[in-house]
Amino acid sequence: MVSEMSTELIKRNIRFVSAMALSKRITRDLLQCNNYRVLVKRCICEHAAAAMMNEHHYETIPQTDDIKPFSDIPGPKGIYNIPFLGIALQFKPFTNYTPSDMPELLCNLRDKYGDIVKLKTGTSSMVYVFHPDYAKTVFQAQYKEHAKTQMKLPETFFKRNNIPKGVVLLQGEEWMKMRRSTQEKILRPAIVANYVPLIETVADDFVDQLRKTQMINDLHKELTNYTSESIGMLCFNKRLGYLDGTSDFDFYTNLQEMLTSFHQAFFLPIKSYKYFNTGIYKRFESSTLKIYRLAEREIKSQKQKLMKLEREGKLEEYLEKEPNFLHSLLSDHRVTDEQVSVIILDLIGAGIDSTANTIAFLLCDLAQNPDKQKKLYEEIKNVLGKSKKVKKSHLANLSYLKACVKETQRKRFPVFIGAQRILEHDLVLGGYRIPKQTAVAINNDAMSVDERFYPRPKEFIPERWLRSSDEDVTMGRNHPFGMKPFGFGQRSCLGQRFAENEIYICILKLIQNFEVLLPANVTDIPTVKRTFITPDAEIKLFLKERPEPVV
Ligand code: HEM
Repeated sequence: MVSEMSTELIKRNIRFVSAMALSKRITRDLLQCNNYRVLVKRCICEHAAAAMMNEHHYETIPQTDDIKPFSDIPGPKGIYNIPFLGIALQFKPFTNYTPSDMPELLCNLRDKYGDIVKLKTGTSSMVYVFHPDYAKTVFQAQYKEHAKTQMKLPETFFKRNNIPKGVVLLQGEEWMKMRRSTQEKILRPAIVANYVPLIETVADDFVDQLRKTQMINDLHKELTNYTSESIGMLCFNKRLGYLDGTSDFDFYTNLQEMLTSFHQAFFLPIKSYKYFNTGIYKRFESSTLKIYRLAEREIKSQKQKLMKLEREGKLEEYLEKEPNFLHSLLSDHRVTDEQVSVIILDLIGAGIDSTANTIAFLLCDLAQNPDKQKKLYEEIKNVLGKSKKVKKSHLANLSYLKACVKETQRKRFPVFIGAQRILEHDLVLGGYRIPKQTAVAINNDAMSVDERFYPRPKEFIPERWLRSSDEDVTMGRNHPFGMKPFGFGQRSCLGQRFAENEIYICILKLIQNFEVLLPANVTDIPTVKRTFITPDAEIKLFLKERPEPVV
């Protein structure tokens, strides 16, 4: 079919579809390409395969009158169902939305169609759910493959650079093997507790540094230094030099570049980077490769150190002193050395910006709500007293601190939209029959600020999470699946427990030592979505030393 089309006709079609659906940049890439015949062929093959995947073969659920068919799920109809073009029509220049505004677009669709919405996103339809009960059904469904949706940019990167995929991208048996060997080293509570002293040394240095300046100039950036150092301690048992400024690698810029290009690529209607070195792809590749090389370098140097200790007969003594994630990975026969590098890359990619954002937003919330900050300070004083060292028992008793973290994550849900699942069995959701292989997005981003589930959603009310509270706002506790910042189930966040400890320790050390204040003119904290929700501008924070600081 393609061979019969004249070159000009193909070009004209590209121009037409591009004008309708694509950005100028992709149009240019397509037109500059000498190999567009290959592109068109590949697109056609992929669309056919995707269309087959999307054909609905119902499996287990019997036909009954009270279960409505998949085709009845509300959502945009007509031209909005044309593959690729349909989703492109939802964005600029046809509307005011850019791909980054997807959460707002989805909230509008919810207001128009209800708590379950079907949207054509390429060749297939994606189901978006906006009710905690539906989220619960999807999270608790049965999965064996644990397949992921829409991660085409990193997939392309790994393939082109001949790097094996890590835990974030793998699925099925391969994923399960890698996940098991990683999670037993960082997700088990007893093991994660061993990392508390390591994180604490980083937090103490951070506080000492801030005591000198009495202010933070760029909250997000400085917290990224703290979280980079903490991940350095987890992955390499080594300080990377981000707090004292001795590092020669610009982690912050590279990480932001990697997350921004990943985010931008996520909703592109046509994934042209799969065929060409587009600008987005180049930015993703360059930043990710730099981080990957850094990980490889650090792993090599740690390996040499471990071997030297072994030769000198001092390895056991060294390993007894502190937990060593890298050593336990390297000595795990289920994981190859190449896989170790990619696991570390995953932890860096998923674990630095995410935690920095939660800490940054919580500090802003506390500064804007001095009564809550005072309550938190009182709790920290009562639980820790004059103790400088954080113990497991302290962390177990800081319930107001935990409520504050949860409330901040509710107000600004940390991850773009939320978790997604590809169903492996037919499911009834909201009275509709959803066939297996359908991708379902659990829209925690919208649910967590929906006043039907969380009254007074714009306010910072940590009390809503406390068992002892009997205020009307506590009804959110009845909807636990509306607020799952770390996801749920076997594919939930691998770093959840490490992240929580990192956040708790940083906040408790800061609030133990300083009262945090925003400049008087700051009333609003603008945010932007770059894979994770992030402050959209530099935020200054003043630190007023407590009368009895813990030094
Ligand atoms: C506030 C901080 C964090 C948040 C909100 C967060 C959130 C999430 C979410 C929502 C998922 C997907 C879960 C699902 O689909 O059910 C996820 C996956 C993941 N997270 Fe986190 N995360 C955070 C910190 C971290 C840290 C510190 C690390 C590493 C040390 C990490 C490593 C990972 C990895 C490797 C995955 C992929 C797991 C898999 O696919 O099996 N995360 N995270």
